[in-house]
Amino acid sequence: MPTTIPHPTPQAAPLTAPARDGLLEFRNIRIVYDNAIEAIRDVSIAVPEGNIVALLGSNGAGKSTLLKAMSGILYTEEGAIENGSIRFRNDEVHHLAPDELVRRGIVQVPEGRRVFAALTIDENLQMGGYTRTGAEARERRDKVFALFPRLHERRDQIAGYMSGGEQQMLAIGRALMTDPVLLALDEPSLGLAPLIIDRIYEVIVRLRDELKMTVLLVEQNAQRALDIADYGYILETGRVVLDGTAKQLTANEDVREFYLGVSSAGRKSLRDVKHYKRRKRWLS
Ligand SMILES: Nc1ncnc2c1ncn2[C@@H]1O[C@H](COP(=O)(O)OP(=O)(O)OP(=O)(O)O)[C@@H](O)[C@H]1O
Repeated sequence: MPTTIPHPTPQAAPLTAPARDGLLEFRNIRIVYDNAIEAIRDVSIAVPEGNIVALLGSNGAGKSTLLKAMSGILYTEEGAIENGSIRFRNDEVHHLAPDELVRRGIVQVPEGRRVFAALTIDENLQMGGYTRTGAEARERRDKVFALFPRLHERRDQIAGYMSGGEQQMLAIGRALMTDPVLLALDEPSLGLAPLIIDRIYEVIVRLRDELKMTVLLVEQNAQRALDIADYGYILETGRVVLDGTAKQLTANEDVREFYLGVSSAGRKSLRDVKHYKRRKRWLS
Protein backbone atom coordinates (compact mmCIF):
# COMPACT_ATOMS: atom_id res chain seq x y z
CA MET A 1 0.00 0.00 0.00
CA PRO A 2 1.35 3.44 -0.78
CA THR A 3 1.82 5.70 2.21
CA THR A 4 -0.31 8.79 1.59
CA ILE A 5 0.40 11.96 3.47
CA PRO A 6 -3.02 13.48 4.33
CA HIS A 7 -3.87 16.09 1.72
CA PRO A 8 -5.32 19.37 2.95
CA THR A 9 -7.82 19.84 0.14
CA PRO A 10 -11.03 17.78 0.16
CA GLN A 11 -10.95 16.88 -3.54
CA ALA A 12 -7.69 14.95 -3.22
CA ALA A 13 -8.68 11.39 -2.44
CA PRO A 14 -6.05 9.22 -0.78
CA LEU A 15 -4.43 7.08 -3.41
CA THR A 16 -5.33 3.84 -1.73
CA ALA A 17 -8.52 4.49 -3.77
CA PRO A 18 -8.19 5.20 -7.51
CA ALA A 19 -7.29 8.81 -8.17
CA ARG A 20 -10.19 10.69 -9.74
CA ASP A 21 -9.37 14.35 -9.55
CA GLY A 22 -6.88 14.91 -12.33
CA LEU A 23 -6.77 16.35 -15.81
CA LEU A 24 -4.60 13.27 -16.37
CA GLU A 25 -5.08 10.13 -14.32
CA PHE A 26 -3.29 6.84 -14.21
CA ARG A 27 -5.72 4.39 -12.66
CA ASN A 28 -4.42 1.12 -11.27
CA ILE A 29 -1.92 0.82 -14.10
CA ARG A 30 0.20 -2.29 -14.56
CA ILE A 31 2.87 -2.28 -17.28
CA VAL A 32 4.90 -5.22 -18.48
CA TYR A 33 7.83 -5.32 -20.93
CA ASP A 34 8.45 -8.32 -23.18
CA ASN A 35 5.50 -10.17 -21.57
CA ALA A 36 7.76 -10.78 -18.59
CA ILE A 37 9.23 -7.73 -16.82
CA GLU A 38 6.73 -6.01 -14.56
CA ALA A 39 7.86 -2.37 -14.59
CA ILE A 40 4.74 -0.76 -13.07
CA ARG A 41 2.43 -2.45 -10.55
CA ASP A 42 -0.98 -1.05 -9.72
CA VAL A 43 -0.06 2.64 -9.84
CA SER A 44 -2.66 5.39 -9.49
CA ILE A 45 -1.59 8.98 -10.04
CA ALA A 46 -3.61 12.15 -10.53
CA VAL A 47 -2.29 15.29 -12.24
CA PRO A 48 -4.71 18.13 -11.46
CA GLU A 49 -5.19 20.90 -14.02
CA GLY A 50 -2.83 23.85 -13.60
CA ASN A 51 -0.50 21.99 -11.23
CA ILE A 52 3.09 20.92 -11.42
CA VAL A 53 3.18 17.30 -10.25
CA ALA A 54 6.59 15.77 -9.55
CA LEU A 55 7.24 12.11 -10.19
CA LEU A 56 10.31 11.17 -8.20
CA GLY A 57 12.33 8.03 -7.72
CA SER A 58 15.72 6.50 -8.32
CA ASN A 59 17.00 4.67 -11.41
CA GLY A 60 14.68 2.00 -12.69
CA ALA A 61 11.75 3.04 -10.49
CA GLY A 62 9.42 3.25 -13.49
CA LYS A 63 9.14 6.99 -14.10
CA SER A 64 9.97 6.96 -17.81
CA THR A 65 7.75 3.93 -18.32
CA LEU A 66 4.75 5.90 -17.08
CA LEU A 67 5.60 8.78 -19.43
CA LYS A 68 5.97 6.41 -22.38
CA ALA A 69 2.60 4.88 -21.57
CA MET A 70 1.05 8.35 -21.43
CA SER A 71 2.54 9.23 -24.83
CA GLY A 72 1.45 6.01 -26.53
CA ILE A 73 5.00 4.84 -27.31
CA LEU A 74 5.35 1.81 -25.02
CA TYR A 75 4.85 -0.55 -27.94
CA THR A 76 8.13 0.64 -29.50
CA GLU A 77 9.93 -1.13 -26.63
CA GLU A 78 7.70 -4.21 -26.40
CA GLY A 79 5.90 -2.71 -23.42
CA ALA A 80 2.17 -3.07 -22.78
CA ILE A 81 -0.46 -1.89 -20.33
CA GLU A 82 -1.79 -5.11 -18.84
CA ASN A 83 -4.26 -3.57 -16.42
CA GLY A 84 -5.87 -0.25 -15.55
CA SER A 85 -6.37 2.86 -17.62
CA ILE A 86 -4.99 6.30 -18.44
CA ARG A 87 -7.62 9.03 -18.60
CA PHE A 88 -7.28 12.54 -19.96
CA ARG A 89 -10.19 14.91 -19.40
CA ASN A 90 -12.06 11.79 -18.31
CA ASP A 91 -11.61 9.99 -21.65
CA GLU A 92 -9.68 6.75 -21.77
CA VAL A 93 -6.59 7.55 -23.86
CA HIS A 94 -4.24 4.62 -23.37
CA HIS A 95 -5.26 3.02 -26.68
CA LEU A 96 -4.65 6.17 -28.73
CA ALA A 97 -1.78 6.65 -31.17
CA PRO A 98 0.99 9.13 -30.28
CA ASP A 99 -0.10 11.72 -32.88
CA GLU A 100 -3.69 11.69 -31.59
CA LEU A 101 -2.42 12.20 -28.04
CA VAL A 102 -0.41 15.22 -29.23
CA ARG A 103 -3.54 16.60 -30.94
CA ARG A 104 -5.40 16.27 -27.65
CA GLY A 105 -2.67 18.26 -25.90
CA ILE A 106 -0.50 15.61 -24.24
CA VAL A 107 3.13 16.28 -25.11
CA GLN A 108 6.33 14.87 -23.71
CA VAL A 109 9.90 16.13 -23.72
CA PRO A 110 11.85 12.86 -23.52
CA GLU A 111 14.99 12.34 -21.52
CA GLY A 112 18.19 13.24 -23.36
CA ARG A 113 16.91 16.35 -25.20
CA ARG A 114 16.53 14.84 -28.63
CA VAL A 115 16.78 17.76 -31.02
CA PHE A 116 17.32 17.57 -34.79
CA ALA A 117 21.08 18.11 -34.60
CA ALA A 118 21.57 19.06 -38.27
CA LEU A 119 18.81 21.68 -38.30
CA THR A 120 18.87 25.23 -36.98
CA ILE A 121 16.96 26.27 -33.86
CA ASP A 122 14.35 27.93 -36.03
CA GLU A 123 13.93 24.82 -38.19
CA ASN A 124 13.63 22.64 -35.08
CA LEU A 125 10.83 24.87 -33.82
CA GLN A 126 9.09 24.77 -37.19
CA MET A 127 9.18 20.96 -37.04
CA GLY A 128 7.53 21.13 -33.62
CA GLY A 129 4.77 23.33 -35.01
CA TYR A 130 3.61 20.84 -37.62
CA THR A 131 0.14 20.55 -36.07
CA ARG A 132 -0.46 24.31 -36.47
CA THR A 133 -1.17 26.61 -39.40
CA GLY A 134 1.58 29.00 -40.53
CA ALA A 135 0.26 32.01 -38.58
CA GLU A 136 -0.39 29.95 -35.44
CA ALA A 137 3.08 28.42 -35.66
CA ARG A 138 4.69 31.87 -35.94
CA GLU A 139 2.72 33.06 -32.93
CA ARG A 140 3.77 30.00 -30.93
CA ARG A 141 7.40 30.48 -31.96
CA ASP A 142 7.32 34.09 -30.72
CA LYS A 143 6.02 32.83 -27.37
CA VAL A 144 8.82 30.28 -27.20
CA PHE A 145 11.37 33.00 -27.98
CA ALA A 146 9.84 35.17 -25.24
CA LEU A 147 10.28 32.32 -22.74
CA PHE A 148 13.79 31.47 -23.95
CA PRO A 149 15.50 34.65 -25.27
CA ARG A 150 18.66 32.59 -25.73
CA LEU A 151 16.93 30.58 -28.47
CA HIS A 152 15.98 33.79 -30.24
CA GLU A 153 19.56 35.05 -30.11
CA ARG A 154 20.80 31.80 -31.68
CA ARG A 155 17.85 31.02 -33.94
CA ASP A 156 19.96 30.53 -37.10
CA GLN A 157 22.56 28.30 -35.45
CA ILE A 158 22.77 24.56 -35.90
CA ALA A 159 21.19 22.78 -32.93
CA GLY A 160 23.88 20.10 -32.74
CA TYR A 161 26.52 22.71 -31.88
CA MET A 162 24.61 24.20 -28.97
CA SER A 163 25.34 23.53 -25.28
CA GLY A 164 23.41 20.90 -23.32
CA GLY A 165 21.36 23.60 -21.59
CA GLU A 166 20.46 25.29 -24.87
CA GLN A 167 19.46 21.94 -26.35
CA GLN A 168 17.21 21.29 -23.36
CA MET A 169 15.61 24.72 -23.87
CA LEU A 170 15.11 23.86 -27.53
CA ALA A 171 13.58 20.47 -26.71
CA ILE A 172 11.10 22.17 -24.37
CA GLY A 173 10.51 24.96 -26.89
CA ARG A 174 9.78 22.46 -29.64
CA ALA A 175 7.24 20.69 -27.43
CA LEU A 176 5.60 24.04 -26.68
CA MET A 177 5.10 24.63 -30.42
CA THR A 178 2.18 22.16 -30.32
CA ASP A 179 0.46 24.30 -27.66
CA PRO A 180 0.16 21.48 -25.12
CA VAL A 181 -2.42 21.27 -22.37
CA LEU A 182 -0.24 18.89 -20.41
CA LEU A 183 3.53 18.92 -20.74
CA ALA A 184 5.55 16.00 -19.38
CA LEU A 185 9.25 16.60 -18.84
CA ASP A 186 11.60 13.64 -18.36
CA GLU A 187 14.56 14.72 -16.22
CA PRO A 188 15.06 18.24 -17.63
CA SER A 189 17.90 18.94 -15.18
CA LEU A 190 19.97 15.89 -16.11
CA GLY A 191 23.63 16.77 -16.56
CA LEU A 192 23.13 20.53 -16.50
CA ALA A 193 24.93 23.19 -14.45
CA PRO A 194 22.98 24.68 -11.51
CA LEU A 195 22.54 28.10 -13.15
CA ILE A 196 21.13 26.55 -16.31
CA ILE A 197 18.78 24.38 -14.24
CA ASP A 198 17.59 27.59 -12.50
CA ARG A 199 16.72 29.11 -15.88
CA ILE A 200 14.87 26.03 -17.07
CA TYR A 201 12.96 25.68 -13.81
CA GLU A 202 11.96 29.36 -13.92
CA VAL A 203 10.38 28.68 -17.30
CA ILE A 204 8.54 25.61 -15.99
CA VAL A 205 7.03 27.77 -13.23
CA ARG A 206 6.00 30.40 -15.81
CA LEU A 207 4.31 27.70 -17.89
CA ARG A 208 2.07 26.93 -14.92
CA ASP A 209 1.59 30.46 -13.59
CA GLU A 210 1.36 32.50 -16.79
CA LEU A 211 0.28 30.01 -19.46
CA LYS A 212 -1.88 27.91 -17.09
CA MET A 213 -0.25 24.75 -18.34
CA THR A 214 -0.28 21.48 -16.41
CA VAL A 215 3.14 19.90 -15.93
CA LEU A 216 4.19 16.37 -15.04
CA LEU A 217 7.81 16.66 -13.99
CA VAL A 218 9.91 13.50 -13.80
CA GLU A 219 13.10 14.04 -11.84
CA GLN A 220 15.80 12.29 -9.91
CA ASN A 221 16.70 15.72 -8.57
CA ALA A 222 14.02 15.63 -5.85
CA GLN A 223 15.06 18.86 -4.17
CA ARG A 224 14.74 20.91 -7.36
CA ALA A 225 11.44 19.34 -8.33
CA LEU A 226 9.84 19.75 -4.90
CA ASP A 227 10.91 23.40 -4.82
CA ILE A 228 8.48 24.18 -7.65
CA ALA A 229 5.93 21.34 -7.57
CA ASP A 230 2.47 21.44 -6.06
CA TYR A 231 2.25 17.73 -5.41
CA GLY A 232 4.61 14.77 -5.66
CA TYR A 233 4.69 11.00 -5.95
CA ILE A 234 7.62 8.80 -5.06
CA LEU A 235 8.02 5.61 -7.06
CA GLU A 236 10.14 2.64 -6.08
CA THR A 237 10.39 -0.54 -8.14
CA GLY A 238 7.18 0.19 -10.00
CA ARG A 239 5.02 1.23 -7.06
CA VAL A 240 4.00 4.53 -5.50
CA VAL A 241 5.46 4.36 -2.02
CA LEU A 242 4.64 7.90 -0.92
CA ASP A 243 2.69 10.89 -2.14
CA GLY A 244 1.75 14.28 -0.76
CA THR A 245 1.98 18.01 -1.33
CA ALA A 246 5.48 19.23 -2.13
CA LYS A 247 5.57 20.88 1.29
CA GLN A 248 4.60 17.66 3.05
CA LEU A 249 7.13 15.60 1.11
CA THR A 250 9.89 18.11 1.78
CA ALA A 251 9.14 17.91 5.51
CA ASN A 252 8.87 14.11 5.56
CA GLU A 253 11.76 12.55 7.44
CA ASP A 254 12.18 9.60 5.02
CA VAL A 255 12.13 11.86 1.97
CA ARG A 256 14.64 14.15 3.63
CA GLU A 257 16.89 11.25 4.47
CA PHE A 258 16.70 9.20 1.28
CA TYR A 259 15.89 11.71 -1.46
CA LEU A 260 17.01 15.13 -0.26
CA GLY A 261 20.16 13.94 1.48
CA VAL A 262 19.37 15.64 4.81
CA SER A 263 17.78 14.40 8.01
CA SER A 264 17.58 15.31 11.65
CA ALA A 265 20.44 12.83 12.14
CA GLY A 266 22.60 14.82 9.70
CA ARG A 267 23.40 14.53 6.03
CA LYS A 268 23.06 11.09 4.47
CA SER A 269 23.34 9.77 0.94
CA LEU A 270 21.05 7.25 -0.65
CA ARG A 271 24.18 5.30 -1.52
CA ASP A 272 24.84 4.77 2.19
CA VAL A 273 21.56 3.01 2.81
CA LYS A 274 20.90 -0.56 1.89
CA HIS A 275 17.93 -0.98 -0.42
CA TYR A 276 16.08 -3.39 1.88
CA LYS A 277 16.14 -0.90 4.70
CA ARG A 278 14.62 1.81 2.49
CA ARG A 279 11.83 -0.42 1.31
CA LYS A 280 11.13 -1.66 4.80
CA ARG A 281 10.74 1.89 5.99
CA TRP A 282 8.59 3.05 3.07
CA LEU A 283 6.25 0.16 3.26
CA SER A 284 5.94 -0.29 7.01
N1 LIG B 1 12.53 -1.43 -23.05
C1 LIG B 1 12.57 -2.11 -21.91
N2 LIG B 1 12.57 -3.47 -21.93
C2 LIG B 1 12.62 -4.17 -20.77
N3 LIG B 1 12.64 -3.60 -19.55
C3 LIG B 1 12.62 -2.26 -19.47
C4 LIG B 1 12.58 -1.45 -20.64
N4 LIG B 1 12.57 -0.15 -20.27
C5 LIG B 1 12.60 -0.14 -18.92
N5 LIG B 1 12.63 -1.41 -18.44
C6 LIG B 1 12.64 -1.80 -17.03
O1 LIG B 1 11.51 -1.23 -16.40
C7 LIG B 1 11.85 -0.72 -15.12
C8 LIG B 1 11.51 0.76 -15.06
O2 LIG B 1 12.38 1.49 -15.94
P1 LIG B 1 12.21 3.05 -16.24
O3 LIG B 1 13.16 3.40 -17.34
O4 LIG B 1 10.79 3.35 -16.44
O5 LIG B 1 12.70 3.66 -14.85
P2 LIG B 1 13.05 5.16 -14.51
O6 LIG B 1 12.49 5.42 -13.15
O7 LIG B 1 12.63 6.06 -15.58
O8 LIG B 1 14.63 5.11 -14.42
P3 LIG B 1 15.73 6.19 -14.93
O9 LIG B 1 15.66 7.32 -13.96
O10 LIG B 1 16.99 5.41 -14.84
O11 LIG B 1 15.39 6.58 -16.33
C9 LIG B 1 13.31 -1.03 -14.91
O12 LIG B 1 13.41 -2.24 -14.18
C10 LIG B 1 13.84 -1.21 -16.32
O13 LIG B 1 14.93 -2.10 -16.34
